[in-house]
Amino acid sequence: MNNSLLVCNNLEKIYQEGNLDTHVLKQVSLTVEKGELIAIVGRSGSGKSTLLHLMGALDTPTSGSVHLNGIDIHSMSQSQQAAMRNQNMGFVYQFHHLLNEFTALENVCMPLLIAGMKVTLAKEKALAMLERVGLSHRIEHKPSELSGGERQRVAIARALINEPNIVLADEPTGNLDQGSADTIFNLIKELNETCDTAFIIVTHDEELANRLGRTLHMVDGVLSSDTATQPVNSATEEV
Ligand SMILES: Nc1ncnc2c1ncn2[C@@H]1O[C@H](COP(=O)(O)OP(=O)(O)OP(=O)(O)O)[C@@H](O)[C@H]1O
Repeated sequence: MNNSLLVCNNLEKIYQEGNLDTHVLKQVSLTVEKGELIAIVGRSGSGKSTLLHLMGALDTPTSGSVHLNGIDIHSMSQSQQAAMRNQNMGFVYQFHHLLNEFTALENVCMPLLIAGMKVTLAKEKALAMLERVGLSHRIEHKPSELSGGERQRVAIARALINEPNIVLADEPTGNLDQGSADTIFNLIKELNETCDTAFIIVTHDEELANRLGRTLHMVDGVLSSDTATQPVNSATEEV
């Protein structure tokens, strides 16, 4: 059985401004299998976020391709890409990107409503997901009324509400204390195990990277190593 979920083939990214070319990604090729937990590590400016953006069709490669479930995501129209992201992908960022004027519940409902689900059912599903991330008691709170760790848990609930095949996360624990980072990691692990969702996580957090199954190391736009890691035991600390 073919388990390939996402395939990057010879990805190149060159930013051009006037006469200045910045060669940010060089011949990056990799395959992500269903349900994998992958860390992307590397120094600041090595191209990690750019790679993540190309995988999510949030930016276009200069050359090369990204296939999700066998389909070239960069040859889709913008509306096809939006539908593909809504149905197959979840995104988590360091600074959560929640909608500040909406409550936690409304934020988590949003992808379902965009996908055309009825409000009552969307609320039911969002409530169940918020319960799963331990936030049943905060559903009416707006992002400004939540702690950093709670906001990240809402962001993860929102990323997972449509049961995506893959979650792309950029520094999901970047601005959190160790206890909150452990909670986020445990959540990722649990959801990975129960939903078979693949996670690709850009991180400077070595401990987080060591706990995932595979580490991609970026150096100056090149994928310099791709290693299987022996996951360290899950953290159990709760915040
Ligand atoms: N729009 C742009 N125009 C020109 N150069 C860019 C643009 N966006 C990113 N870059 C350059 O591309 C390089 C890679 O950026 P990227 O954000 O992918 O790095 P990163 O590894 O994620 O870094 P960090 O860990 O600091 O977030 C950087 O040198 C950056 O200056």
